[in-house]
Amino acid sequence: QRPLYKDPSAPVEARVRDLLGRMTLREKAGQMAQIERCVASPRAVAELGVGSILSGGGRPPCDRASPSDWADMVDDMQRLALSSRLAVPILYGIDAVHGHNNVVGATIFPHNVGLGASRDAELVRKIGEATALEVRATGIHWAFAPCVAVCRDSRWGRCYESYSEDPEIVRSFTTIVAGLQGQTPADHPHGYPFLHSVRENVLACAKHYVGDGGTHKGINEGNTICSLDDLEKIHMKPYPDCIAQGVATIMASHSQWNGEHLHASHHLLTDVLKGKLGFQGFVVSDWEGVDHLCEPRGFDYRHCIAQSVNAGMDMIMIPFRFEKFLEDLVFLVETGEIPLSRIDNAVERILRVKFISGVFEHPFSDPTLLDVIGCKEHRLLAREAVRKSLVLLKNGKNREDTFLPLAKNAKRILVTGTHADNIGYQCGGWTIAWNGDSGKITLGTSILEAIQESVEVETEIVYDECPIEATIEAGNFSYAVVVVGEDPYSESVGDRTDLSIPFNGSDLITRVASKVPTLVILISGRPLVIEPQVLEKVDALVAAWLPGSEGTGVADCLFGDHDFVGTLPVTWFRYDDQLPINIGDANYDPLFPFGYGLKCSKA
Ligand SMILES: OC[C@@H]1[C@@H](O)[C@H](O)[C@@H](O)c2nc(-c3ccccc3)cn21
Repeated sequence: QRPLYKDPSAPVEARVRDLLGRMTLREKAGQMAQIERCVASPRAVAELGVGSILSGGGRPPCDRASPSDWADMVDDMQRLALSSRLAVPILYGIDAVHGHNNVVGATIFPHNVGLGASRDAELVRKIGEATALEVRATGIHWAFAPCVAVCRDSRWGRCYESYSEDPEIVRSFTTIVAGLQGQTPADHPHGYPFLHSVRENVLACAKHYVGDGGTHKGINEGNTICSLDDLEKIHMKPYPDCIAQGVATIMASHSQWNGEHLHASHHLLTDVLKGKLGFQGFVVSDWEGVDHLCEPRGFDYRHCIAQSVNAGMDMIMIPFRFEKFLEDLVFLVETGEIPLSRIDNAVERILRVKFISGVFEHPFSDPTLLDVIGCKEHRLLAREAVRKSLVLLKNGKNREDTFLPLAKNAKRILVTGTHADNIGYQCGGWTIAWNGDSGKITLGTSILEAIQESVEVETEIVYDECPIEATIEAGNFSYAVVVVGEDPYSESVGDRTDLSIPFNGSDLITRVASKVPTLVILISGRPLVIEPQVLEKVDALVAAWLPGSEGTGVADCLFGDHDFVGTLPVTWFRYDDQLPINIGDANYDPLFPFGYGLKCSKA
C-alpha cells in the first residue's frame, strides 16, 4: 500500500499532512536547510535530507560546464535525495536573473533596468517563459528571480537588477512570475503557490523582501530609512501582485528597515507577508542571511537561527555549515526556544511547494529539452528585448538635423571604445561569473559584429578600441560609433559614489567627437555622468544598459530597421552628488527626466 503522500491523485494538503506526520524532528530540520552544491555530500543529501541545493553565482559543476553536465549533476543530487528514508526530492535553485546566466551558451537577456525602459510587460512574461525552459533543460527546478527591487539610488551595486525607480513599473513587470511558473487559472486560491508544467516551468522567487532598493545612499545590504507608508507605497508595491500570481517563494532581504533586520522581522515576514498579504509559499533567506544577524558575523549563530526562524524564515540558505545549522536548530526546538509548531509550519510550506512543483512525480531532468538552450527562437526574443530597451537621448546637434538612423552604405566608419567588441561587458554582472567578466565569456554577438553584419559590403569599418589622434584625424570617416561604459559588477562590488564613465570614456568621446560626427552608445547598469561639454560635442547618444548576448538588437535600431521606443525607467542625473534623485522629488533637475526617450522617425 503506497503511502498517501506518494499518491499524485491525492489533494496536495492531504499529501503535506501525511508526509509531515511521518517525519522526525531531524528530517523536518533537514527540509529547512539549503546548501551550496560544493558541500552537497551523500551525508548531507541522503542521510541528513537537506531540502534544497543551490549553485551560487558563478559556481558551475565544472569549468565551462555544458548543459548536460549541469543536468547530470542535478540528477546525481536528486538520486541521493531519493535514497533518503522518506525519499523527499530536493529543489535545486539558481540565479537565472537574465536568462540562465550561469550556463555557457544560454540566451542572455537584457538586465532588468533595460527591460524597464521597454515598458513591455508581455515581453517580460515571454522572457520568463524562455528562461524557465532553459533552466528546466538543465534539470533545475527553481529560479531566484524576479528581483522586484525598486531602486531609489543609482549608487546601489544592484541598480540594474531593478526594473525602475517607479514602483508601478516594477509592479507591472511581475508578469515574469506568470512567465516562469505559468499563468494561474482564474479560480486559483489567493496566495497559494502555483506551477503549471513541471516540464517547462520553474518555481519563481520574488526578491529581496523588502526595501532592498531603498537603502541609505544605495549601500548594498544597508538600512532603508522610511515610514511604513513609504515602505508600502514604494518597496512593498510589487509583492501583492507576485503573490496574486502564485509566486512559490520569496527571498528575504539582507537589508534593514529603520534598523530592523528583515531576516529577523516577525512583523514583516509573518504578520504582513504571511498574514495580511496571505502568502502560502515559503520564505527563503539570502546567502548567510542568518549569520548577518549578529556582529561579528556568525557569532552566536544559534541565537541568530532562533531569531530568524521565529520571525518566519522557512528555509535557510546556509549554505556551507549545514551540520552546525541542523544541530543548532534541533537543539533550539528541543529546548523550546523555537516552538515545534513553527517548524511544522515552515516544513508544511516547503512540502506544499514541492508537491505543486511536480518534483515528486518528475524528479529528474528531461534531455529532450537540451536543444532549447540558446536556441534561435530565444535569441530572437532577446534581440527584440534589446531593441525595445534602447533609449535615444540625443539625435542631432540642433532641432533640424537628425543623426540617426546611420547610413548602411557609408564609405568608411570608425567603431571604437572599450565596449564595442566585448560580450562580457555587454552582459554585465551575474553572467557566467558572479560579478561578470570581460571578453568572449559566452556565445553571442558584440555590437561591433552586429554593425559589421548590418552595413553594405562596400562600407569599410575601422575598429580600434583606443585610436591615436592620427587615426582619428586622417581617417576620413563618414561617422564614428563610440561604445563605452561600465565594467561588470554585482552586489556590493557595484556600490559606487563616482558614476563617471569608467576607462576614461569621456576622454575618448571628446577626442573622437571633436573630429568626426559621432554616435555614443553607453553600456551601463545605470545612468552615468555626462558633462555638458562632452554632451554638446556628440551628434547622438543611446543608452543601451546591459543588453546581454544579442548585440544585433542594437544595430537594428542604429540603422533604422526598427525605431527607438524605449523611455528612461530611471532619472538620468546631471552629477552624482544629486543622488538620490527620483521622479516626484521637489527641485527635480535631471539631465534627462524619468520617461524621456526620443524616436528616430519624425512620425
Ligand atoms: O546566489 C544566491 C543569492 C542570490 O539569490 C541573492 O540575490 C544575492 O543577494 C546573493 N548573494 C550571494 C553571495 C554574496 C556574496 C558571496 C557569495 C554569495 C548569494 N546570493
